[in-house]
Formats: sequence, C-alpha cells, structure tokens
Amino acid sequence: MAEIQIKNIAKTFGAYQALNDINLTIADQEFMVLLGASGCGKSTLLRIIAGLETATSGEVWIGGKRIDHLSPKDRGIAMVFQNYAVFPHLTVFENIGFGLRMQKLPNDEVTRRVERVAELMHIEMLLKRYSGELSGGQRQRVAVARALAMEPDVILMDEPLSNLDALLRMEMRAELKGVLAESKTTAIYVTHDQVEAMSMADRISVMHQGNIVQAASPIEVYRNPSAKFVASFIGNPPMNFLPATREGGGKWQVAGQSFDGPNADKPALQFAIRPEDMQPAETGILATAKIVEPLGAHLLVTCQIDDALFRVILDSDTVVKAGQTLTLSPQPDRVRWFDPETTLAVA
Ligand SMILES: Nc1ncnc2c1ncn2[C@@H]1O[C@H](COP(=O)(O)OP(=O)(O)OP(=O)(O)O)[C@@H](O)[C@H]1O
Repeated sequence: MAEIQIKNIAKTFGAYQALNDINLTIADQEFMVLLGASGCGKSTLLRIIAGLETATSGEVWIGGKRIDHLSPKDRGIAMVFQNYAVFPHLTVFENIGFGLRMQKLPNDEVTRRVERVAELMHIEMLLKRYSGELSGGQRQRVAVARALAMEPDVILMDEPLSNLDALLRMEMRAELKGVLAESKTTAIYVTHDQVEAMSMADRISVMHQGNIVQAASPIEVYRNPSAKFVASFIGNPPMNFLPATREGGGKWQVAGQSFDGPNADKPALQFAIRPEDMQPAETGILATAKIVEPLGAHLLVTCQIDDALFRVILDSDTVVKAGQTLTLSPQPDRVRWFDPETTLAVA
C-alpha cells in the first residue's frame, strides 16, 4: 500500500513563498497529475516528495510512514525527469538495470526485472543496443523502464514527455497510463499540458501561485471548476464569462436575457459557460460573429456580446459569416456561476 499524504507542506526560497500550506492525499495506485503554469510550484512539490528539496515546514507520509527525514534512496520512490538521463555509452539492458546493480541485486534478479519491464515498455528487442543510438521516444521508454525496474511504491514524473514530438507524445501518454495501471504503482505526474493532464489523470490537482486550487477528477475539474482560475485555465478555448446582475428570486440578467441562477445575496455574479455548451437557438443572447475558424471537426466562432469576447464551438456544417448576428442559448445544466469578488464558484 502506498498512499501518499502531504501535510501542511510550505516552501520558501529566501523571501519567496513557493508553496503555501499544501495538503493532499493521493490514494494507493492513484495517478495524480499536478497541473499548472510555469512557476506555480509543481516541480518544487515533487522534489520535496522525492527528497531532492527540503520543505520549510510540513510532513510527507507514504504508506502510513513519515518519510520526509529519509534520504531519497530510502523513500521507495523512483523518478523520471524531462531530460531523461539515459547513459549513451551503456546498453539499454544496463541502463534499465542501473539502479538494480547499484542495489547489488543478484544477476538473475536483474535479468528477470529488466526483461519484464522491457516487455512492458515494448523495448525488449532493443536491450543489446547502445542508448546513444536510440530515438527520443525509445530513450524515454528506457527512462521509464529504469524507474519501473526498481519496483518502487511510488513513481514521480516531471514533464517526462515534453521533449518528444506531438505525435509520439500522444502515443506515449496512452501507453504510459496503461503501463502504470498495470504496474499498480502510485504515480504523481507534473505537467503544464492540460490535454496530457485530462487524458492521463485519475485526479488532477490544479496549482496556482503555490496553492492547490482544486483536486478532482478530470471531468469534475472541467465541468465544475471550483474557481474562476480553474475555469479559465482548463479547456481550449477556456470557459466564457458574462456579467450577471440580480433580478431577485434566483433570477439573473445576462446580456439582456433572464436566467435561473443561484439564490445568492449578491448584486452581481458572473455567468460562465463552455464554448460547446452555447448553441444557436430561436431565442437567446445576441452575439456578433467576429472571427470564424473552421477546424475540421468543428467550427470555432469568436463573437462579441456587449463588451465581452465570447467563443462558441459549433457543428462544422453550420454556416456563419463574420459580421453575422447569432442568437445563442446555453444548455441550462451546464451554466456555472462565479462570485466576482472571491472568484469562487457559487452553487
Ligand atoms: N532553488 C530555488 N531558488 C529560488 N527560487 C526557486 C528555486 N527553485 C524554484 N524556485 C522558484 O519557486 C517557484 C516555483 O518553482 P517550480 O520549479 O516549482 O515551478 P513549476 O511550477 O514546476 O514551473 P515549471 O513548469 O516552469 O518547471 C518559481 O517561482 C521558481 O522561480
């Protein structure tokens, strides 16, 4: 069992607060993705768990044991980095077995483990090759295989696919997800790529300025963002927002139309909707199409509603021209509301 508990972790670099009181529990065998923009603190958190960085305060527990005072090699953790440090002058076999040799495991055990993970990563035919002769994708597989060969309780990955080209990345992310599920390892995966996060994670922790803003399943983060930051960070294009003023009795005025909303005691809220959840209708909000982008699978239309830009994703057969007025109506169960002061979601 390798449940990871992060308790009140804070980290300062001089006067700079990189992490503020982080609390997070990652279940045994869960695939947790830390997602956030550059500088939000995700690598720092990962490095604290690995023991490559010391927290200013707080505790890290794995499998019910406190481990933050242990040296990295005694934590039962393996790590895969972006610049996968595969040794070019060693064969693939020796690269994968490197950590096992350091642990002085017997030869037959090294062979057994290397062959097993090589098969898992589909590189068994490369074992005798020198790593310097491999492609980027193959080298990345070797790096992951080397981590898995350690049979760690926990595997930590920091942007492991970011050096690969787009197609290989897509292939590897599906494969990596499958391999990790099969190996029953608890995984924490750092990325700033939301597609990677959405497609791979059991849960995503969205980080911003040293805090975890929301930790939930990908679909929950997408459908029910807990804060405006999450709504604007996840989704491409992101959620749309329009100002809403209170009419009373749970009704809100949005761009000249009346909508059912929360019964909140606030003069104003923000109405929010995903681009695919706002469609042409008989009655609704009037929008002027500004830019029409046919993207093959669908049509992306950037509109103006009062002063706000608003993006909708329409069926690719829809005929829309720039300058045209559209009447748009939201799918009612997909409308979300945010408090403009706290920026938090209002139920
Ligand atoms: N050794 C250090 N000394 C001083 N500041 C640091 C140090 N390491 C990280 N920081 C700062 O802490 C903040 C968080 O860094 P971190 O590397 O965790 O961000 P990140 O979210 O992983 O970003 P990226 O995606 O760019 O790697 C950044 O502002 C960074 O400049």
